[in-house]
Amino acid sequence: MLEIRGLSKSFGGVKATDNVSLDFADGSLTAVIGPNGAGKSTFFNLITGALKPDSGQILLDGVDMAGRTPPDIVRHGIGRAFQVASIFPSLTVHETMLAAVCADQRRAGVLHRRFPLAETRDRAEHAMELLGLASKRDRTAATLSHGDQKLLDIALALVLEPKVLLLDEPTAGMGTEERWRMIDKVHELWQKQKITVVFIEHDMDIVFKIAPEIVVLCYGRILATGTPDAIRRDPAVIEAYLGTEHQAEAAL
Ligand SMILES: Nc1ncnc2c1ncn2[C@@H]1O[C@H](COP(=O)(O)OP(=O)(O)OP(=O)(O)O)[C@@H](O)[C@H]1O
Repeated sequence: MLEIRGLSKSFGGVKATDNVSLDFADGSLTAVIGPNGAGKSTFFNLITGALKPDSGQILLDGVDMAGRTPPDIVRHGIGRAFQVASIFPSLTVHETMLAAVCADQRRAGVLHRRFPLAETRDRAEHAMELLGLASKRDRTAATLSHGDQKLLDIALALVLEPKVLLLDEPTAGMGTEERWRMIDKVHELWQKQKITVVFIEHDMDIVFKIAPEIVVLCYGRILATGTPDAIRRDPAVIEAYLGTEHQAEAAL
């Protein structure tokens, strides 16, 4: 269980995260939404250790992650998809996956070997299968479509076997068709892996369709939390974010 308690972070006079407390149950799927500048990315950056909170706790199964380094937080089970495909463009999908598992095992104290262990290969294969990348294993990252590069980023996060997976706008920069393909994959991996998934998304069609739980941030604070139905009828959310009730209905 991921429990956020009184989390705050300011930049100068801007309260980007303002006393946020939230629970993410094991195996839940939650969308974080809110207007531009609401503090969505800052919230993720605090949880993953990219930013240190001014105050508050980030409890993963009761252990406080606040202020720890990103590698330490990953080791404890909070994973995040980074844009790795664009960092190693000349590695194939398969090589990229193996490199990630080997690096993880070295961190965990497993001796480096010239050839990957069976367990290493299995983890890489499983993640490629889950994200639909197995048939593209010999393609270099640079030759993949934008959508497949993003799926590779998620596969790399998955290979480290996180309890909680954070996805910051997984559909950013995609056309409608590619966006739905991506979000269907995210939904599928959530159902199959039974991990806790939290994602930031601007597309309300996607949010209302696939997220059983929604958190709305505004000016760094929680404006509302609840099911899609409760959120789209919440007067404060309609006023601050969704527009008129009619527009909110249309977003379903
Ligand atoms: N490193 C930083 N230095 C100064 N101010 C920052 C920094 N990061 C974020 N902010 C400010 O904190 C507030 C929240 O920003 P954040 O990027 O978290 O919002 P967001 O909801 O992710 O926005 P968007 O939807 O546009 O990505 C904004 O006012 C932003 O200008």
